[in-house]
Amino acid sequence: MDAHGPLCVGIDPHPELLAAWGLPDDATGARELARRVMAAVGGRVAAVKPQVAFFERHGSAGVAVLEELVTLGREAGTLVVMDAKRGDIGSTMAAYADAYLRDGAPLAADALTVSPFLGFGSLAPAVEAAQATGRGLFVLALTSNPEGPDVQHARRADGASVAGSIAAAAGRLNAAELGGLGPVGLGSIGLGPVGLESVGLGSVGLVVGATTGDAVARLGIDLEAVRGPLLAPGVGAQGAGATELTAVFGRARRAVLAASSRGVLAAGPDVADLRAAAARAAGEATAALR
Ligand SMILES: O=C(O)c1cc(=O)[nH]c(=O)n1[C@@H]1O[C@H](COP(=O)(O)O)[C@@H](O)[C@H]1O
Repeated sequence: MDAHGPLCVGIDPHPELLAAWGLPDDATGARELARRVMAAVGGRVAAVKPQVAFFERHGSAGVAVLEELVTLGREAGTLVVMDAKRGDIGSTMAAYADAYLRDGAPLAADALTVSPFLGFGSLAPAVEAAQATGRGLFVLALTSNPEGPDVQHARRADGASVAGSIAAAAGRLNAAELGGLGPVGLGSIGLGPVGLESVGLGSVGLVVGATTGDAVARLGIDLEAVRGPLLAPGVGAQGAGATELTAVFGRARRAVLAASSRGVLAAGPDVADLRAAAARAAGEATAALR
């Protein structure tokens, strides 16, 4: 994020996008799209994020493309966030952790999106695997879709919002991983939000959509206290831009990785055009968040 700007380019081979790029709606089309995106942005952006559904649509041949993408990311030195939004009972979560977070697993990327809606504690096997292997998680907290508030803004019996309790649980894990220096400590030694990266971020990040308006403030969620990276989808095609990024994240903005898929991919299929679109989006994210 420091080297390339806080942008994550989504790799989502939608059928419409494949058609617009003159590619077939099958695994060979998805492979060509993925290769072009990596040729355009590999080594030039902070991260890429394949959404697994767009590859699973094509069965085992599509999953093979995902495996290839992990390798391309590693070769380019670009972080790969596997957007699979996995979540299940603990014993099954352990199998997901084995699939996506184990050294040597064919689909193991640098980070995985996970869903805490079977209870945050059910994610424990993924948390352990991520911390043990130097990988990361992005836990859904406030998603970018309009249906999210139904569940995420709801209040628990103790009065805490669901999203707030997810953020607090992530914050506790990161505090245990990083040591005692909490956000108050950061301020008291003069680092403030600018110093987040110099003390590091923990392995447990959150997904907070750039389209979520004033929800963070209204629910009283302290995103700085999470001390993990904040993946912010919703930039571009879903309508959020620099203004929304700054407004949603405030003082926590330096921990934000802005994510855009269609907003960048619409510039394809030409590799130079894609590269220029990603550079533009990264510049906008930098201006909004730094
Ligand atoms: O976890 C995600 O990446 C995610 C979470 C969320 O709250 N909203 C959201 O849009 N996403 C994903 O981010 C991408 C957004 O795509 P665009 O709207 O084309 O930029 C899709 O792959 C979504 O599945």
